[in-house]
Amino acid sequence: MEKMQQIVGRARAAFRSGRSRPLEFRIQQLKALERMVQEKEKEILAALKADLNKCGPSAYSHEILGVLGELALTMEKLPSWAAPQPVKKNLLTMRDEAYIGYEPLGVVLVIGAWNYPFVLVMQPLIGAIAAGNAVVVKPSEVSENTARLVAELLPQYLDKDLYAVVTGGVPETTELLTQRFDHILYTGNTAVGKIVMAAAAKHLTPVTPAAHFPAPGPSADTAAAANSCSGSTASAAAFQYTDTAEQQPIWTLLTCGTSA
Ligand SMILES: NC(=O)C1=CN([C@@H]2O[C@H](COP(=O)(O)OP(=O)(O)OC[C@H]3O[C@@H](n4cnc5c(N)ncnc54)[C@H](O)[C@@H]3O)[C@@H](O)[C@H]2O)C=CC1
Ligand SMILES: CCCCCCCCCC(=O)O
Repeated sequence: MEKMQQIVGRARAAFRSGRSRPLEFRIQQLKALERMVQEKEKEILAALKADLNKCGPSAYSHEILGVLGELALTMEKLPSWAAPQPVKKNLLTMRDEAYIGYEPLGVVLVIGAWNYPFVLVMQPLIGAIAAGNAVVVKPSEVSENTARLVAELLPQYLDKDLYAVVTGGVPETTELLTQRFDHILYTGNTAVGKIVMAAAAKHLTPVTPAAHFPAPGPSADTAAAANSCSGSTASAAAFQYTDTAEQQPIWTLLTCGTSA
């Protein structure tokens, strides 16, 4: 308990220091992440091969290009995503400056799954960093080589206090879930999804599940909203995943952190 409390406490203290907020800092961390993927590509592919015998174009396109593409798009679009959006004034606000400003949530937990073990922790991490949050990453213990590599690499490239990695299995995840997070991004099966959501509910923490939940597919509204946010993750964030195995949309989510 102590250990997880310390890890999350350190991330929260780093978040409260305010250093994850400036746009320049976020882009600098994303650039470092890009450098990590480029410099450590061989190691990442070797870990995927060792864990899942994943190799060739499948490993490269999903796990390397998928992450580099997300990074490039996020770094390009972030200044416009994060900029305050002017809103129409009314009688009550006519003497004010009226706008929507995007604020980071705080400390975000990312729980990944074994089947796309690198991209499934990296894409949510990119979005959470872009939005100015501190992050605790929990890769899947089933793909243990990738998990170990993520734990080894992230502190070499990113701010160590703001972005932590926890490895281990059910006991560690269970312990981690006793802590309060400001948002949880979970990928995995439905049964564990319910455990994650129940633990999160104790702290009133919102959860974004990516699983084969009986979740609604993208409606015209959410798809339009996602497109308006350029279809990627950021403080105005949108994910749109398609199940590559089943070729059908799983879910579309739009989270716009807003404050007036
Ligand atoms: N919709 C999407 O975008 C995606 C959905 N998936 C779904 O996820 C499935 C793989 O998920 P899993 O087999 O669950 O992956 P998994 O066995 O890697 O578990 C996922 C995470 O849950 C944690 N966990 C496991 N048992 C737990 C417990 N009792 N309490 C707390 N945490 C626990 C693990 O530590 C791990 O980090 C795929 O078959 C697919 O159905 C996977 C990838 C993407
Ligand atoms: C280029 C991005 C690739 C993301 C791959 C995620 C695939 C999820 C498959 C699943 O639902 O189990």
